[in-house]
Amino acid sequence: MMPSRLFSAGWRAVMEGRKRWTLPTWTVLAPRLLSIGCADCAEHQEPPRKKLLSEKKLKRHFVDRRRLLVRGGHGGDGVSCFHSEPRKEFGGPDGGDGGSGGHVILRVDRQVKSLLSVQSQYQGFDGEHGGRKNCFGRNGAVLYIRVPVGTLVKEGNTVLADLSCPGDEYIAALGGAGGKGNRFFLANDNRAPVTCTPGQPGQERVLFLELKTMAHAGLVGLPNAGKSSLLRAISNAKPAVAAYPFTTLKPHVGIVHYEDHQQIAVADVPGLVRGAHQNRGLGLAFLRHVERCSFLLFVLDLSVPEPWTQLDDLKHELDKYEEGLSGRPHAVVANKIDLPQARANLPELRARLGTKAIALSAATGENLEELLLRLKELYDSHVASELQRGRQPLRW
Ligand SMILES: Nc1nc2c(ncn2[C@@H]2O[C@H](COP(=O)(O)OP(=O)(O)OP(=O)(O)O)[C@@H](O)[C@H]2O)c(=O)[nH]1
Ligand SMILES: [Mg+2]
Repeated sequence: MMPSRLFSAGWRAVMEGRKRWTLPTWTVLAPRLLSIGCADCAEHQEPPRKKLLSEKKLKRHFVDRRRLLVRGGHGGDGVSCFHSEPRKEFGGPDGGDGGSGGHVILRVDRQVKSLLSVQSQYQGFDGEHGGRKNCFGRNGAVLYIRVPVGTLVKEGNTVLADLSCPGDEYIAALGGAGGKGNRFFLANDNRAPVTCTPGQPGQERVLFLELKTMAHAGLVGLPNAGKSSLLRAISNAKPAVAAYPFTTLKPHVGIVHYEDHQQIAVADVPGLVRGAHQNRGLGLAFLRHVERCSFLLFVLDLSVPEPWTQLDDLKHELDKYEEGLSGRPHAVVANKIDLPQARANLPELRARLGTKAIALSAATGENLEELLLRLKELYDSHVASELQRGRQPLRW
């Protein structure tokens, strides 16, 4: 029996799906009629066609790695000067110390979704120089670089930090120490020191940032299988949907809300092609994101001939990338059941994969509840196993 709380979550998703996909006829027809009128006026205007991107260009669009040069702020210089005022001509040394340079810190921010906003160089704020009358220079402010959840920080091949929780911080470069003013060198045997020291330069490092999407579930499928459409149907995320391969170039995370306030994060990642483990298509870039998902949803396009071969291809690629990756808890989703070819393929798919394959339509919202229920089951068993291992499960 389906618990009522889940049913209502599923129902809401179905209704949302319907709202999007079955618009009232007039709203569809009106713009069409208009566009026919315009087409008559401009006969020779070809509709703009989206060009297919080459593999090389695809990789350029996808920013999940960054090389970063970070320099901490320079420390301010200490000052050498002597106090002097009427009737107190030799008031002693009063040169203040310089302020410390500011650190450069990586901080996880939930609002940031990719490394696109991270620049290639950062220079921390310098500390102020010391002043007369024992005035110390102000310390340089801390410079925060906002990075998404799931960022790995590497130096060479060594992993320095795994920033996996919102608010996590890592000091990328320390600011330089401020110099000392001559007041600092005052001693019994030296009442008038002239020595002062300059501020130290900040630390300079070359770091590599690598983003591994952190979500509970990962949607894995060939290009055009309908992963983004599915994410749109079950969550409020709005990844682009189009009838050409590699519409999705970077991961999107959608949150599925359940009535008991549980939230499951589902990641839509770029389509996988044969040879992905050898870096074909979006290849390794894509697989890195799948690696971190606790459980997987294999999305098959049921409308193409022999859809069951897709599952073998997907599992093969995952296992080539990391042994046992396809063995993670998973569900098989057979999408596009609204199409006649898909309905014809369903009995054979069921015969080969068993009844566990969830046949649904992301476009019409048909049978989404079954997926939502399965998703919740996978999530519950993930939480239970994490707690058993004494680890806190990932929360969104
Ligand atoms: N008839 C039908 N079409 C669907 C369904 N789901 C998706 N589509 C269509 O399939 C095409 C591809 O959908 P996407 O959601 O962009 O597929 P994707 O798997 O995200 O593709 P990539 O991002 O390129 O990997 C679009 O034209 C969708 O309208 C469905 O359930 N039924
Ligand atoms: Mg997509």
